[in-house]
Amino acid sequence: MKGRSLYLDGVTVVFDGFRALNNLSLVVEPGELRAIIGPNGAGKTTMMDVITGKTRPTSGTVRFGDMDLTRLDEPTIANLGIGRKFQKPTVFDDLTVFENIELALKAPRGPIACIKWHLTGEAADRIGQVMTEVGLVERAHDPAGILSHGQRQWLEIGMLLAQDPELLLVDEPVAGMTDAETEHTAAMLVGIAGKRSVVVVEHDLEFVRALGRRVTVLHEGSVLSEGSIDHVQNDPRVIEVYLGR
Ligand SMILES: Nc1ncnc2c1ncn2[C@@H]1O[C@H](COP(=O)(O)OP(=O)(O)OP(=O)(O)O)[C@@H](O)[C@H]1O
Repeated sequence: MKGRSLYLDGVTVVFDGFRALNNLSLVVEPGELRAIIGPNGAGKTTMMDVITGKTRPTSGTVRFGDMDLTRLDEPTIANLGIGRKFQKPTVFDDLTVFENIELALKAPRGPIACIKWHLTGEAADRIGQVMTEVGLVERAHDPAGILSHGQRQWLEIGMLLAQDPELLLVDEPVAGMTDAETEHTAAMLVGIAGKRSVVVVEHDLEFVRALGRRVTVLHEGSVLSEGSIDHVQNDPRVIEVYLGR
């Protein structure tokens, strides 16, 4: 079990005088699965951008273990083991599920290693393991282009897992999924966490409930409430700004 915490303390991001993050503090423990919810414009995407080095905070501390992320660029942060899945999948339609994961496994090793790459038994085992984790073993030899929307999202999560991240950031994974796909995604993320930390931003509260883990509610760039889904759904401040519709 790997063991670095993600630590944000007093993080503020100002865009043209507007505070997208306002003194945000948050700790995600090693192996934790954390859901982040909040209304549009609450700062969820900006928080992810700060963690991955895409956006520099105006002030505040962002650490992964003892690494100060505010001093590192995006590729360096990715190499530390922080992977991010964006909402729109970027899988290669003409390649099979297996080949997409294989590509994710070899690409970070650099262009020379990529040309010299031979599929070893060890790599094939790893690809098999990843396909099992995301529930796509039976689709191994199908081109990604014929997968359902949900399966494409899982494939992209698999491509990130191939790179063995220590912290996985997942942006609105279940948007547009069927109920069955949403349930599968919740179970998958629960399975992925533990070995790694997972931070998932999502609007779908049924999905967040299915995760059954700690929830952080953001509002106007700060933490409004934190705790179990029942705790936050019953928090009068949350009801007022977010749920009381
Ligand atoms: N590059 C930028 N320049 C100026 N303002 C920005 C920039 N990025 C984000 N913002 C503003 O910061 C605020 C927070 O945006 P952010 O995208 O982080 O919210 P969010 O919680 O992810 O919202 P959503 O649920 O709609 O994705 C918004 O009001 C947005 O307009």
